Amino acid sequence: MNEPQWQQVQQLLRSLDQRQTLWLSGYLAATPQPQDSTPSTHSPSVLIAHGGETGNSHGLALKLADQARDAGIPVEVADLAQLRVRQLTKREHLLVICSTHGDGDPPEPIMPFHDALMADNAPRLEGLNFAVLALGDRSYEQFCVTGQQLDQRLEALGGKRLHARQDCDVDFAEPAARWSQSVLAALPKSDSAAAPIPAAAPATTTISRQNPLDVEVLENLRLSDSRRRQPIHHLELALETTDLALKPGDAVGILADNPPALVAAVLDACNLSGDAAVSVNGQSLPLVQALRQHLDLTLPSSRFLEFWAELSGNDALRHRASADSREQRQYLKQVQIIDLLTQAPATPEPQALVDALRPLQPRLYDVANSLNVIGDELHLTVKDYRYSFVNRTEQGIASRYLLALEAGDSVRLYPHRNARFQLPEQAETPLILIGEGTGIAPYRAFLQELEHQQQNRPVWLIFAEQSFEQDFLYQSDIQLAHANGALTKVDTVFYQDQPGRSLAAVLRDQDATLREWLDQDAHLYFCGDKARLTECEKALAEQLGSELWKPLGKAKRLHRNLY
Ligand SMILES: Cc1cc2nc3c(=O)[nH]c(=O)nc-3n(C[C@H](O)[C@H](O)[C@H](O)COP(=O)(O)O)c2cc1C
Repeated sequence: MNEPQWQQVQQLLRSLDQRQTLWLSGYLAATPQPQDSTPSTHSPSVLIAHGGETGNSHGLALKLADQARDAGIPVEVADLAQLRVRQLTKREHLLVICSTHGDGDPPEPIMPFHDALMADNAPRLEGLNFAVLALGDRSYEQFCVTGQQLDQRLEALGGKRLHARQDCDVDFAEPAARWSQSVLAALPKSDSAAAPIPAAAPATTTISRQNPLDVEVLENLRLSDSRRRQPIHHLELALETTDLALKPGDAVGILADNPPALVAAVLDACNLSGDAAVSVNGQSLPLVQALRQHLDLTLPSSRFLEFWAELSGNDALRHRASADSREQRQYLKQVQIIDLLTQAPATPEPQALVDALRPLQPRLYDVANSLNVIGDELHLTVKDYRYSFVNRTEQGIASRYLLALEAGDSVRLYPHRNARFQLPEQAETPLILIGEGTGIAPYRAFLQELEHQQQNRPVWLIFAEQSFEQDFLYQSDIQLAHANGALTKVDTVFYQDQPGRSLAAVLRDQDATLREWLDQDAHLYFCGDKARLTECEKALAEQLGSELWKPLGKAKRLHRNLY
């Protein structure tokens, strides 16, 4: 309003009594507002839609939105998990950022959107201009396929490609920034938006993967018996901020350091000094720190193979580097970075080495306590993860790092929301919690939260591990929760003590009870080892039959957290 109008309004308001003011506010609210002179059924703002599981797509979408607003382009950000395909018919501009998971599958949360878009009855999208940024990992056979499928389908439904699709490997920062820049340049600027549009909320100081929090280790306790080859530990970390907003079911991304011995071996094989100055993401730091904290020293990419083959001039490596991509992928599954470096020694420029390596990926760990109960600590359950690699045994980078931590050490982490692994809102809904090994972690957080809220909903825990004596993780917490009523029913399976017993067998033996719980709208949770729990889920689906099983998924009563 201009000044004279505002003065008139003030004058009018002063002349009204309370009843008249109330009437006026109702009148204004109910009066249809004049329409824009050029009515449009399409939303003028650009929709940035993201789909992923580990936060990369989401992070890039938020960054792109900030850049768009700075350029005066109105945008909205949406999660593909919540978007309906029909909503796209009302859009003119759509920017999709989406990753691929599983074995070339869409990220689990976006399955309904993906299915609807691929369905024969998907709506035509003639008025839509779109561009797709696909995230993936070249070490997978089905590289970036979900982004590719979305890109093709949007075009097949009549959409116009605003900009060519960009496929990104795990070092996506640079190609994503280039794609974002050229996509923004291709978008029409809003006439009314000569000035930058302020972001809805300042995103500057939030803790994120790019801006992690340093927390101190309070305790590192071994939960399983000392005879275990792959023991499980309980870590307690000091939390001095309440900004993390972690709910039971959420996780944290851990930025682990590479083992010092591996860093030393890489420096040694390259004949380089750790003091050499290099740059990572525009930040200058010593090479040793870049290798320790920022770069993946385990998995070689095909780019690294090509770089090393060229630099070393090694014929065998050159032959591998020029093989077709399938053969190359097979080969890269059988070697690690250090194997290439020692097999064909060479001395790279420090910065060239840094540029050829992939960024070290964070690892997600479920939080094992409720912050509403213990607000100044974060508890994690960590297994000493080992795997066979060709003819040797390797240790997981993150678990090795976490297990070696001592009280007083610090860890970099950021919060990760697991929107699909939360407690149901209705306080009476029964829960059936099925877990194996470290899969108990989020259930411990659930139980603490339920006790805290004094919710006495029925909760049935079915937990599997190797042996009762050596691996009954959090046994006292579970017994206590059972004794005080937070846990209604507990079943355990110890594979070594009861050969042939399985999680599925527990459910099969108690078929009638299970059906009773499901009749009362129980939600089912699966957490832990992917192979075992998928096996359990399959057996359960067979036991219940598709008539009972299928609606559970549709009603969002199945929650999975598998790894
Ligand atoms: C369990 C798992 C499976 C994956 N499978 C694939 C795959 O089949 N193809 C691919 O290109 N990338 C695959 N990726 C890599 C992800 O797409 C990549 O890490 C991406 O940056 C994740 O983005 P998001 O955090 O938005 O989900 C996989 C990652 C994980 C953790």
